[in-house]
Amino acid sequence: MVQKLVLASNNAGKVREFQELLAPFHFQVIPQGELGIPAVEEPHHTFIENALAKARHASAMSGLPALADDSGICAHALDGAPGVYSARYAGLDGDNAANNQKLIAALQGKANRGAHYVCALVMVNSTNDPEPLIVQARWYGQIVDEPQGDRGFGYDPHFFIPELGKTVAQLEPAEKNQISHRGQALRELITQLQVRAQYA
Ligand SMILES: O=c1nc[nH]c2c1ncn2[C@H]1C[C@H](O)[C@@H](COP(=O)(O)OP(=O)(O)OP(=O)(O)O)O1
Ligand SMILES: [Mg+2]
Repeated sequence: MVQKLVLASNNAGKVREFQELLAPFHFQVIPQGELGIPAVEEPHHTFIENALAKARHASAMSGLPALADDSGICAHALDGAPGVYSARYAGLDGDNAANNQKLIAALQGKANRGAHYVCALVMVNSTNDPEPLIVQARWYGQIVDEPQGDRGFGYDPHFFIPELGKTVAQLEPAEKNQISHRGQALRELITQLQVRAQYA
């Protein structure tokens, strides 16, 4: 049986990645925008709490199970900033160009370019699900001043993976999904779902 799943995100880049990551599994993935579900406030100080808020909201509005992603980039020389505020670092939510510019400016003169992406995923069966599935994963790299590549989204042109000698925006979509914070987290979530299904 194909299970309907609302994707609680309005970020087209994330939606694309989830469509690919979830393709092998038996879900009918419905981006919340297709149901007219608007973004919800993200007032919390942890990725997990914001992801839970997004998932609950999408499930409440749709009456369907929902999957939410709250993610961001954490620069080590900046004590983890922009972190949970990554999408609105420069003020306006979703202004990638301004966010990237602000991050590069904040790192001027800093020797430590280490950073990681974080992805928190929460899946709920209903808005009051007492046992949400919760996972969080990291992807380590370096922030480079010069943007390179035109794939991916968000901070990808500035996020360099030393092992690959490329920024994330230079990776094929499948290559990114194989190693990204989002790919790692989703595979862990699927494992939890499979264990649950085994005992259903
Ligand atoms: O793989 C990634 N590649 C590049 N940038 C990324 C990635 N993953 C997260 N990011 C950045 C984008 C945004 O600045 C923030 C997420 O913010 P976040 O609130 O979780 O998502 P969002 O507002 O774009 O969409 P939504 O809340 O509807 O899911 O971190
Ligand atoms: Mg957001």
